Amino acid sequence: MKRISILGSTGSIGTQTLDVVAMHPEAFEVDGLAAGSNTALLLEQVRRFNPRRVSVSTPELAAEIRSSLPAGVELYSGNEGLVEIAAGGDAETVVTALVGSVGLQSTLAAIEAGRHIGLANKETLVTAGHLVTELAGRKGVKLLPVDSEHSAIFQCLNGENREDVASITITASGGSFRDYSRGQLENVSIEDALRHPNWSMGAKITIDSATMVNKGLEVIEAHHLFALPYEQINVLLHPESIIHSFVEFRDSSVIAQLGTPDMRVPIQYALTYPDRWQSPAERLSLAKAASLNFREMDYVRYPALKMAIDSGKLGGTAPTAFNAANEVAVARFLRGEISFLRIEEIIDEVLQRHENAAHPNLEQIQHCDTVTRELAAVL
Ligand SMILES: NC(=O)C1=CN([C@@H]2O[C@H](COP(=O)(O)OP(=O)(O)OC[C@H]3O[C@@H](n4cnc5c(N)ncnc54)[C@H](OP(=O)(O)O)[C@@H]3O)[C@@H](O)[C@H]2O)C=CC1
Ligand SMILES: CC(=O)[C@@H](O)[C@H](O)COP(=O)(O)O
Ligand SMILES: [Mn+2]
Repeated sequence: MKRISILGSTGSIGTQTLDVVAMHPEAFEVDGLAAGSNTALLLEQVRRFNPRRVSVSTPELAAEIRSSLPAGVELYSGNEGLVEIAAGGDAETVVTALVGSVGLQSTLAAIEAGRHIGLANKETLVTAGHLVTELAGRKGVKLLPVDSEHSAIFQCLNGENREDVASITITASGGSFRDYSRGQLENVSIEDALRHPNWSMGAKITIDSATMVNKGLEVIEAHHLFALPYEQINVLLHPESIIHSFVEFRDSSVIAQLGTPDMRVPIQYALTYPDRWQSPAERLSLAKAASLNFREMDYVRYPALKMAIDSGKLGGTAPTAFNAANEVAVARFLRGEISFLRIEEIIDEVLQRHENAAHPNLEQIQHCDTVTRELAAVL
């Protein structure tokens, strides 16, 4: 039996991780589940998967659900609760399925405790990638990518020598507005932005996909996960999301990973690596797909992608500021406070004012995150 804990069990990745657990009840046991505020779903998950420990985002929510929990289940709350689910108990692997840099401290705590990480929460690597990878290396902890593109690259690199890699290419669907000109973006609605063409995901990443911020975050994520310089990381528009990413080697061979878009596949692979297990995902029929399309990335159409890559190249606290500005701007867009195009303007304004600190420690990163959020909230 493999014991796992999930940070963000009630979200899109969290629920699909539990789908994988439910498909292999003989192989997995759930040690801990951490949710935000969806206590109804958390209680349902508790009844079904019998975790020993759970957490919710506030003490008030914890007080509300205490009497509904089976005897013996330990209950925690807040950031301390996330850290407890991440580092307490006896899970072998912690799936980080929280959205945003709120997941940083608990991810570091899980690594410090020697837990392998099924890493979906890409913002933790963007905001503090050097700290996360350094600690994982020191503790001998595996960072197993859940993000579909990174899982693809991880699979393409299996058994290969890293010195033989010429470049990696991360594919991008183009998001909800891939066929819109910039002019057409002026009056788009929240509902339109939330309609991703290929994937059903949480709201924040769906907006990130529409602005192409998601691809920027993924480039930075790949830089840290695969220890590659930015010059060796490309982005290619691929509307079908069938080729999840690919690697070119120095002999000009290209290895790609393909499949129908279903996150249960990379989630399961992160949990079973290096083995592959049966999955209910729809089988890929290339004959049915008929054609696969590709377009060069247009950095003028998608300025946020360029800003992300530039901040990654700059390093220091620049990616932290990029990420925090984006998180606040997306939240404001989803509350109806700002327009879609204002998201990238806010990121730009934040980066213009950002005073970069090289080689930041955790305290500097947290400080940068806090002050950037304060600024992005009032721009
Ligand atoms: N969805 C997808 O297909 C993919 C997602 N990812 C990445 O995975 C991560 C998760 O994305 P996704 O599942 O879509 O996001 P969702 O918004 O669907 O889920 C987020 C989860 O985090 C919980 N949460 C949010 N804030 C807090 C908090 N302060 N304290 C405790 N829990 C909190 C939510 O709890 P609650 O709902 O109970 O409030 C929920 O369980 C993101 O980093 C995303 O970029 C990567 C590739 C694909
Ligand atoms: C499923 C997944 O990994 C997402 O990150 C996905 O990549 C989003 O699609 P975009 O290519 O539109 O950003
Ligand atoms: Mn992805």
